[in-house]
Amino acid sequence: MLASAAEVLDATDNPAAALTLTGVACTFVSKDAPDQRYTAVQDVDLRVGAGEFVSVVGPTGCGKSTLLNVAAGLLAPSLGSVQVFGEPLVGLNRRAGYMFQTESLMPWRTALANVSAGLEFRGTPLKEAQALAQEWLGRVGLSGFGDRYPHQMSGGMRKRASLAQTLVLDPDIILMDEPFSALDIQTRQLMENEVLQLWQAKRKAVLFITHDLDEAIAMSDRVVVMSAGPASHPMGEFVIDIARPRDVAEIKSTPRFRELHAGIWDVLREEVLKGYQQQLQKVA
Ligand SMILES: Nc1ncnc2c1ncn2[C@@H]1O[C@H](COP(=O)(O)OP(=O)(O)OP(=O)(O)O)[C@@H](O)[C@H]1O
Repeated sequence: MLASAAEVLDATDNPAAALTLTGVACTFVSKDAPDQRYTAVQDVDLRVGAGEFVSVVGPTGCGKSTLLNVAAGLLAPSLGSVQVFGEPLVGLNRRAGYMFQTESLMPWRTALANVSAGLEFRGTPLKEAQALAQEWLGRVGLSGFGDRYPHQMSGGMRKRASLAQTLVLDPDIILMDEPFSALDIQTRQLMENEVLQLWQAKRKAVLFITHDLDEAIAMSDRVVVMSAGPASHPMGEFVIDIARPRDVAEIKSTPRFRELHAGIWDVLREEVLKGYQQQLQKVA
C-alpha cells in the first residue's frame, strides 16, 4: 500500500525515529578533474522508526550504498542532515552496526575471535567478550564452529558469523547493504528467515539495501523506492502490511505479496530501465 502523505508526515514527526535523513544530497567531485561533479542523491528524506525494518530498493547505481554510508557516518552529506535518535550525527554512527556485501571476517581470527573482536576493541574483558561471542555463535547456528577460521567455513557460515559479529555489539540500528547477495538461493532464504527471527526478538531499527524486490517485501515493514540517478531520491514508499512472523519463502506465493510486488514494480520498472541505460552509456 502506498503510504499516504499523512502517514509519512506523521512518521517524520514521530520522536521515536531511530534514523532521520533530511534533505540529503551527496555530490562527488572527480579527483582528476575537480570541475567534474556527480550528484548521486539529492533531496532525500528518509526515516527509520525505532524497531522498524525499512528496505531501500532502486536501480543499479542510484545511490543506495551512498545513503547507507551517510547513515553509518562514513560519508558526510554535501547537503542536508542526519539525526540518530533525535541527535545530529557527527562522525561515525556509534549506535549502528553494519553488515556489508563484502566479507567482514578477519582471516587470521577464528569464528569466535571474530565475533568477540568488536567487544574486545571496546574494552570488554576477554572472558566476558568470549562468553558473549559464544552465545551469539549459538544464536546463529554456529555453536560447534567457534574454532574454525573463515577459510574453513562455507559462504553461508561466514555470513552467519558476520551477523553474529554485528549483533553481538547490540546496536540500536542495523545497517545492511545487500548482505546475502553472494549466497545461493536456499542459504539466502535460511539467512533471511534467521535475520527476521533475531530482529523479531530484539526489534532494532534496520535499514536494508537490496536489489531484490522479493527480499525487500518479504523482510520489511516499509519499502522505499529510489529513482534512477543522477540526483536520485525516494519516489515511492510502500507499507508492507503482511502479518509477522513471516517465512520469506512461503509468503511469496500469497496474493497480498503478489499484489504488493506488482504495485511496487510498477513504480520501479521504469527507473530500472533508466538506470540500465545510464550504465550502458557510462560503459560506451
Ligand atoms: N566516492 C565516490 N566518488 C565518485 N562517485 C561515487 C563515489 N561513490 C559512489 N559514486 C557514484 O555514485 C553513484 C551511486 O553509487 P552507489 O554505490 O551508492 O549506488 P548503488 O545504488 O548502491 O549501486 P548498486 O546498486 O550498483 O550497488 C554511482 O554512479 C557511483 O559511481
